[in-house]
Amino acid sequence: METTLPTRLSAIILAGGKSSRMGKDKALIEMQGVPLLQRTANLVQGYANPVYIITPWIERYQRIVSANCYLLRETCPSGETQGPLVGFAQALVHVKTEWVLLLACDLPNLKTVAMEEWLLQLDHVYDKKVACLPRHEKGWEPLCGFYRSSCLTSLDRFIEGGGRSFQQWLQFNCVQELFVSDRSVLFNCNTPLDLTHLRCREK
Ligand SMILES: Nc1nc2c(ncn2[C@@H]2O[C@H](COP(=O)(O)OP(=O)(O)OP(=O)(O)O)[C@@H](O)[C@H]2O)c(=O)[nH]1
Ligand SMILES: [Mg+2]
Repeated sequence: METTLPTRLSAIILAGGKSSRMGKDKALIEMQGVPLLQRTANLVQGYANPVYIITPWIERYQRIVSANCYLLRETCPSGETQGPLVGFAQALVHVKTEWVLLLACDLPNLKTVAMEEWLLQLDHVYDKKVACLPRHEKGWEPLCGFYRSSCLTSLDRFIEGGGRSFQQWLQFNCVQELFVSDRSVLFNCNTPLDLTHLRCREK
């Protein structure tokens, strides 16, 4: 099947979270011997180019991600990271393609079939929409979907005004729903219990 050319799409993977619920760095949790961050980066490289990883801990991840990925150092003026919205904005400055796929690093069920289904939808996003994201009962799934790189202006303005919430920022913007036929790919591994469920399914 023909998919969208990788040169049209960049990817940003967020790997600067505290993993406080998990109690250890989620990016390094292994699935079939491969750390989650590495798995996500490998998967997305077939569809997006370049792939950026934004994190304050470049040295921690250098050995696990391929040389084709760009590790971007997140700046933390206050000494603390400021959450995924700020991480996204810092990485988005580097993006030159029209679209960018934003992904959390803790999506162990993401699959190539989902990528292919999603990419086909990008051709049908209305011009005014700044993002194409899965929807759930309470709002959008902001860390697993597509953004137009031109949204940086609106994003910077929101952050300068003190905003840090993806859901709040998205309320001010036109978003199109991304159709996801298999919702299990959106499974987010946040807690030791989530990990136990995952390990059971691996067996
Ligand atoms: N670059 C960057 N990524 C972040 C930041 N905060 C969260 N993330 C990433 O965003 C994604 C979703 O994060 P969450 O699972 O909601 O939160 P977390 O901080 O990793 O974990 P908790 O401390 O348990 O909430 C993960 O890929 C995180 O690594 C941040 O400040 N900077
Ligand atoms: Mg999470």
